[in-house]
Amino acid sequence: MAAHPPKTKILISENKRLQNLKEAFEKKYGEAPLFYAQAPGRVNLIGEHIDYCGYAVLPMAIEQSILAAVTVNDSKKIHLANTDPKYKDFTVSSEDIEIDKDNPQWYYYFLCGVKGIQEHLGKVPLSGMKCVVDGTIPASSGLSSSSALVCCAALLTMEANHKSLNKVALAEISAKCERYIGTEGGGMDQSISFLAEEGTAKLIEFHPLRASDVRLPEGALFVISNCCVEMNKAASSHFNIRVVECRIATKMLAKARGLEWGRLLKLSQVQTELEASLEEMLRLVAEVLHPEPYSREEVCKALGITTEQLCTDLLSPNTQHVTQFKLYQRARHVYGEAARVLRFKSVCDEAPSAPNGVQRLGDLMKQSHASCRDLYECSCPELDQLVETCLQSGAVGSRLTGAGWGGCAVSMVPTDKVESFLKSVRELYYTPDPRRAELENHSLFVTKPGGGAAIFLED
Ligand SMILES: Nc1ncnc2c1ncn2[C@@H]1O[C@H](COP(=O)(O)OP(=O)(O)OP(=O)(O)O)[C@@H](O)[C@H]1O
Ligand SMILES: CC(=O)N[C@@H]1[C@@H](O)[C@@H](O)[C@@H](CO)O[C@@H]1O
Repeated sequence: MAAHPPKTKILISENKRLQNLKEAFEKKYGEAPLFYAQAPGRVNLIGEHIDYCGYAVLPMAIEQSILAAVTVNDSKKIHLANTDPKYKDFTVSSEDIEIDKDNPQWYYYFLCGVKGIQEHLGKVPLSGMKCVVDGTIPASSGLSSSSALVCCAALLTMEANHKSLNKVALAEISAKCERYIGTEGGGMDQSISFLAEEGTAKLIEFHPLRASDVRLPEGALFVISNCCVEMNKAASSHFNIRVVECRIATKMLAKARGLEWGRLLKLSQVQTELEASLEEMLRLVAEVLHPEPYSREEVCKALGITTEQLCTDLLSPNTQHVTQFKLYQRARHVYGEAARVLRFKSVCDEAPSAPNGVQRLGDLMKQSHASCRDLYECSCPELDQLVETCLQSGAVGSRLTGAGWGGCAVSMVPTDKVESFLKSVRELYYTPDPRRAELENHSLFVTKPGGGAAIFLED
């Protein structure tokens, strides 16, 4: 049976961040926290924009996290505050939780987690809670701050209501409920936030959800660098447009091969039904789809559906305006990237010091970035410039991580070159631009695989 998130007794006075949060909580509410919940962000090493197509991804948790202090009462009110003054206080009745997709404020992410647990428990009345949230994950930067907030809220709601669930169940509930904010993401971020273990990256597979250890090669470290362009997934339609393009490509490929296309939603399902390899799927994309963008009319004609059916069955509420769909490019990215994840995992499975291991992994990361940039078009000029700078500065591989359109790159750097790499990226990317220079402290750092979500009690 899958394990439950750990519940650990901790000496608050020996942990600066917990101590500060405890003080903030006492100042805000005039009482001491009952318990704390923490959920980490993640960096995805390879496998971008393929989780919602059903394919495995390869992330690791990072040290940065969302941490919340909590007390419980019988008021049925949920009071939320944040240590960062840009996130305003919010109070809501636990009997009346509504999430406004058109206005993705920070507290709606929190409430996604609460609502997910409430629905899982069968709409039972929830305890009242007072919470202060403290985050160290740069927001809208590809390191999964939103999912860490959702996972933290789900975990603390369970604890506040004296219930417990295993990590897999919590990850699945959190992945489902984050979609209340409007983004139709896969389950990578919530899965790694719960299933991470210190010292190892994870291969996350879906249907059913499972995680296996991936031993990273000796002799190299992973460095995160932020291009300092923010992109909020829920406040724009970029992300859902890609989800929709993949859904339409699924239908087109399935119909062309005589499958029951009406019930298929994910590109991986077409592969399963055809019992084909990923290489064969890439050939199928080239045979069936054309590189020119598809118009709505062409999609409707090929599938034999009306525009109304396209709008209600295939498009999401925030993609109703889209008129062109790049099906060939998106499907090629997905099948190609899915194959790269498997190759990355098998190189890691060889002896840690296998010949050229680091170089082969670096090449896969470079190919992944090129595919995200050229086929999936989820990069941006600053992120491309940063990836180039990282490669010039000694990285063996570098790629965007997370949703993209801004945010972070992850680079693989030989351990003995890390110092010179950091110096060079600082000089070439951050120092020349005053705004970037100001953000550099939290924007360029070495990272190691961290642990998953946990509850802390004061010892
Ligand atoms: N410390 C925090 N406190 C409160 N809310 C936060 C905090 N950090 C992030 N958020 C919420 O999460 C939102 C960012 O979510 P978004 O999906 O845009 O980015 P992300 O999850 O960091 O990126 P990605 O999914 O690409 O990894 C912020 O706008 C804010 O509402
Ligand atoms: C919460 C959410 O939507 N997360 C998605 C994640 O599921 C994945 O698709 C990633 C790109 O690889 O983009 C985001 O982080």
